[in-house]
Amino acid sequence: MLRIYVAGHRGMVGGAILRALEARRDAGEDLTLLTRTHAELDLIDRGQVRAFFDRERPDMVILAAAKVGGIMANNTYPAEFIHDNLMIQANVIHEAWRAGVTKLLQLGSSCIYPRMAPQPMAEDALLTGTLEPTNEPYAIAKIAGIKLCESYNRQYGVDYRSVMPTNLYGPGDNFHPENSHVLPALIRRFTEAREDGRDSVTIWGTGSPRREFLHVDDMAQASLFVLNLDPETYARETEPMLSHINVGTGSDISILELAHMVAQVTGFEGRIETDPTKPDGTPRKLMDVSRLDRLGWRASIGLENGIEGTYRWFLQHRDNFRGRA
Ligand SMILES: NC(=O)C1=CN([C@@H]2O[C@H](COP(=O)(O)OP(=O)(O)OC[C@H]3O[C@@H](n4cnc5c(N)ncnc54)[C@H](OP(=O)(O)O)[C@@H]3O)[C@@H](O)[C@H]2O)C=CC1
Ligand SMILES: C[C@H]1O[C@H](OP(=O)(O)OP(=O)(O)OC[C@H]2O[C@@H](n3cnc4c(=O)[nH]c(N)nc43)[C@H](O)[C@@H]2O)[C@@H](O)[C@@H](O)C1=O
Repeated sequence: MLRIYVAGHRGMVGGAILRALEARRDAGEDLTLLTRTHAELDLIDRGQVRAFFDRERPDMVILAAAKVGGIMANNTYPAEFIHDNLMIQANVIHEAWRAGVTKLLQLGSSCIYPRMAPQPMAEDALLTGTLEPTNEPYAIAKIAGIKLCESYNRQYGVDYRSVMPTNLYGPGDNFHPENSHVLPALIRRFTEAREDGRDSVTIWGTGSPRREFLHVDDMAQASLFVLNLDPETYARETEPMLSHINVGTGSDISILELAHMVAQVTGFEGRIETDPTKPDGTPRKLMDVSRLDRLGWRASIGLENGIEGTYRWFLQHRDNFRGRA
């Protein structure tokens, strides 16, 4: 029997990973899934994290808990984005190692790469240039997460892996009007504009930045795929540092194109305006996914289908959102 701790299971990604693991357990895999809410276990508190690992002794850890938000949240709360993420990663990775966990998977983010990295961004673009200022503190914390795993692998011979997702979306997303990422923000704004009979919707920035969007259920499958790779294969692909693997779809669109897509899905027929006083962030973020592709994993949920499903989820759940920062 395998005891797996999913940290952050009430978040969008942790929730999708938990659903995928539950499906495997229900299909006959001998899994015990361990979870704790933020209120039950604050991962910033080393003592609580140590007590949890001492008591529960998981065999494997999936770290999907983090302080997460879109461009505005990152820009407004940089102290929390660097502090919370450094602490969560250091506490979970160190205490997992201390409790004898030999296998761990943590989630980073495409913002680890330099702002002007050559596109598509390959894994070896890490630490080759200056980061995007709107999310530098978060990106530094995420880079530290990769380096924590690399260091524990090198010094202690454990198998701690890192996946770097592109921008994610899907059921369980954060639809907060200011603090969310662009896709949930636009689903909410266009829906409310249609319902209120407004004739225009304003999107932030110039609309020209390009982003790549991956559905969270694809991300959950990719995470389990990477976790299950045999150690020799993972080491071969991530040598010489036993480092990280990009996860994405391999194609991107402009924010203005995305806005038109969301308008169509939500039935908004008015004008779309831009607000260049709001930050654009990185001009383009497209992942080089050839490493994962070579290993045999590809995204399967198309963007339009994914947005339609997320829109349906939004309509069903909009009354009980958390107003998260
Ligand atoms: N969403 C995206 O577009 C992307 C996400 N990622 C990465 O994926 C991972 C998951 O992100 P996502 O699911 O979107 O984020 P969410 O905000 O949806 O989920 C994060 C979860 O972590 C929990 N959490 C935060 N702080 C603590 C803490 N101190 N102790 C315990 N639990 C805590 C949150 O609980 P609570 O809400 O109660 O605070 C929440 O359940 C993160 O590492 C993120 O960086 C990477 C690229 C893109
Ligand atoms: C996943 C990733 O998420 C963050 O980076 P980001 O990619 O810039 O994320 P975003 O989704 O917030 O914005 C994407 C683009 O979209 C534009 N945009 C238009 N209108 C809205 C809007 O209404 N809300 C938001 N949030 N953006 C909007 C916005 O101006 C930008 O040009 C990082 O901080 C970092 O944490 C990280 O890793």
